[in-house]
Amino acid sequence: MIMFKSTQRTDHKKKVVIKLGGSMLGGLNKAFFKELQQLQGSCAITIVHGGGPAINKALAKAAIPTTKINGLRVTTDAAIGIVAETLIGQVNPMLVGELNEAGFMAIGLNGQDANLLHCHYLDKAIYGHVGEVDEVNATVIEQLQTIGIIPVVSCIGTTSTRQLININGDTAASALALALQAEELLFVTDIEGIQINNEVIEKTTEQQINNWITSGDIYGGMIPKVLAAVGCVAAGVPNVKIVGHQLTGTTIHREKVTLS
Ligand SMILES: Nc1ncnc2c1ncn2[C@@H]1O[C@H](COP(=O)(O)OP(=O)(O)O)[C@@H](O)[C@H]1O
Ligand SMILES: CC(=O)N[C@@H](CCC(=O)OP(=O)(O)O)C(=O)O
Repeated sequence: MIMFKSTQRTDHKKKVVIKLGGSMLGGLNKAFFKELQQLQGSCAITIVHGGGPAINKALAKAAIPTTKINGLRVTTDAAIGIVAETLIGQVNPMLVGELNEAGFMAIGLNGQDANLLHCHYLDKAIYGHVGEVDEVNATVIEQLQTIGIIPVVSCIGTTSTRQLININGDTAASALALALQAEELLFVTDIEGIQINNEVIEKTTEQQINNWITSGDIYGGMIPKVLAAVGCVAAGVPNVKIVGHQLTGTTIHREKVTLS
């Protein structure tokens, strides 16, 4: 049976970018989709996803060793093809399929589509094929949203010589949030926000975050996340949070706040 879905116009809707970390993608459930559905009522949603665990698995299967520096994967000549195949060919269609099954109209994109995420090399000698976003085609995202579609973007970019390039998912999400002038950016991960001494921190600031990175209380994959969050807050995104499946967690503030 063919089903037609009516389109919802998104003009004047609050713009929200949601980054789904690879660490939480295996745990998408009804409660999460319900939260998303509620958000979609009043917001134009853009989803950006990572896929670190799936990439780890694919590289291990191909016997390609992998290392990270400050949470960023050093992406060798041998690794970039597998990274791109995993994100574009496996993780993205799986997520898009789940969203559509849950009743959304989701379309998968990567950074090469319509030059969505144009990048330069971060530092090829150190990181290999890792990109830093320098231009975003926000128009294509906005056009899709006007007809009720949720764009689902995998964090693969393109360079001026049409090379595919690995972008950290958190970095890609913040680039999109800035280009879209989003009102809200949510980093959804497998843990309910920043935790220090086993306690979830409700609100924090750049200065506090830097101290926690120095002390080692924030480490690994949380580092690019907090740096991306802090960068977006500084650039004027009004509401930036690191959250778990229930979309609650830590809010990042620009000014000094009373810590919870
Ligand atoms: N202070 C911290 N609070 C919470 N998580 C932290 C902290 N420091 C490091 N982490 C780690 O960061 C992980 C989230 O980063 P990552 O696995 O890269 O997530 P994602 O796939 O969502 O991007 C958490 O599961 C946790 O192991
Ligand atoms: C450069 C870089 O580190 N790219 C990431 C892209 C995937 C990602 O960010 O996945 P998560 O959201 O699960 O962390 C990587 O290769 O793992």
